Amino acid sequence: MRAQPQASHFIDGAYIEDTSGAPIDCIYAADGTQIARLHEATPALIDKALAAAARAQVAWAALRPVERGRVLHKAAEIIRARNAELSELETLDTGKPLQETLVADASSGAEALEYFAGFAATVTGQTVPVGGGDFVYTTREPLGVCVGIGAWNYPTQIACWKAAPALAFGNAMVFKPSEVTPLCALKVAEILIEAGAPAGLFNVVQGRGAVGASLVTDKRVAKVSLTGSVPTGRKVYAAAAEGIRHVTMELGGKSPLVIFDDASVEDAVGAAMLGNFYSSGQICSNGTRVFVQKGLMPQFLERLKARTEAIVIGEPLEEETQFGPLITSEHLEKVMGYIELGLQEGATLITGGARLNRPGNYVQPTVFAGVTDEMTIAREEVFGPVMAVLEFESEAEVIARANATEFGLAAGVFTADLARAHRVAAAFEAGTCWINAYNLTPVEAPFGGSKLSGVGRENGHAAVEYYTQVKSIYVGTAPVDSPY
Ligand SMILES: NC(=O)C1=CN([C@@H]2O[C@H](COP(=O)(O)OP(=O)(O)OC[C@H]3O[C@@H](n4cnc5c(N)ncnc54)[C@H](O)[C@@H]3O)[C@@H](O)[C@H]2O)C=CC1
Repeated sequence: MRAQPQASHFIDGAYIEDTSGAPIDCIYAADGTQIARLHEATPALIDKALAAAARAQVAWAALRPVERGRVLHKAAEIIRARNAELSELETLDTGKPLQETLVADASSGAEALEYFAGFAATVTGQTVPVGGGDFVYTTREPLGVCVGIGAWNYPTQIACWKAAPALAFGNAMVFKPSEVTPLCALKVAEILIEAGAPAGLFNVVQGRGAVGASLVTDKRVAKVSLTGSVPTGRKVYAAAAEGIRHVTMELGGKSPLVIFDDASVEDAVGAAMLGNFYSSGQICSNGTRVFVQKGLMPQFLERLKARTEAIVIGEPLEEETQFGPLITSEHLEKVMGYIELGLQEGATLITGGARLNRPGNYVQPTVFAGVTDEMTIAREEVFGPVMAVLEFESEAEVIARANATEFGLAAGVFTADLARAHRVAAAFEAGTCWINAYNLTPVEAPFGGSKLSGVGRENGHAAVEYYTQVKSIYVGTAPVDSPY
């Protein structure tokens, strides 16, 4: 099989197999062929991974931060040198076009490793005067063993966005990739070892939800970082709470993209397409509710339709392909169900809406106009290439409507009026906002959601809050004044 790894898991510095675990068949989304067979981790393998992580973490945390940073830097270099091969694997794992994976996946993982490699040595504490010559100093300590659980849309990036800060700040990690994209995280583990990370520091175990659940409740685990849907987030957050574990929850969204009539039409159309069709729409922060001001609507839809119909759909490994299949046939059915609901509930289909007559899980990039706030496609996360265009008249109206959702992952605004842009961005109830841009997530900037979209932030300076804990040390300098 064309993408069969050496073994299913990477534990304590080496690939390891146990075929008694339930099989996980990897299917190439573009043609339905099987490309690998892996197996779920057995309880013994899960235990082995956690034990290895717990052991490795102690020595790793004792290193100088610059030494830890050096390993992460080296891993980033290796990833960059192997970008072509890793991108091809990401395409096989996910079905995303090579055009995307070459620039957005392994390279984004490398950036996270570079960023946190440099960050590691800058983490310091505070000295707090408390009077009488006494003082308190604080240190930032690692949490210990962290568990990372990934979604399927960005398997390399998610593994790196979790591993890089965890490891930089002195933690170890056991990572469970999504069962539908299990291949790429194994490469991250392999590369970290090649870069000089100690055995056991970053382990990958495969499995479905039950494997994830057993990791979350293990006594050795101090923190859980999940990227996934809101229903899974609820379960994982609750399970982590049992053991009062730290969490980061990167969950779903239904983000608004607000376009005022003074915006550049080409930029706004480009952003709306980027925020709905990149990765075939399978991006958590997508701006799937596109609010367009009334005066601009005809021009916006005309350009949107023309540019959407020019998208090159095809075999993801081919150079010119811009748009590939959805991840699984089940997910395709789910997305087709939403398109059907859009039609039934009275939205106007501007373009797309149909499957492609070829093997693989392909659906056309789809645009609905005339969408109202109550329609299902305006309320629920489709996680596919289905754009809902809604009309608005005033700023106050659109802010209220944009925020009328239980999600709060991201939001965007396009306008030439910068005062308005900042006003609207301030009013958005969302963790990540863009002004005259969309879906750019540089590692330097914190990323994450509010409301049901999550807790905690990945990337940027904020990440240190989620992979360390503060210790206060009081230093007494006077005789002890005890009432007894
Ligand atoms: N906010 C963010 O950064 C991102 C959020 N997402 C969200 O992820 C979702 C799509 O990804 P999916 O893989 O379908 O999500 P999912 O929620 O079905 O699965 C996510 C991961 O959780 C695991 N899991 C399932 N049940 C579990 C349990 N009880 N305990 C522990 N682990 C469990 C799965 O095996 C998988 O590895 C969308 O809702 C999307 O918005 C995706 C990418 C980024």
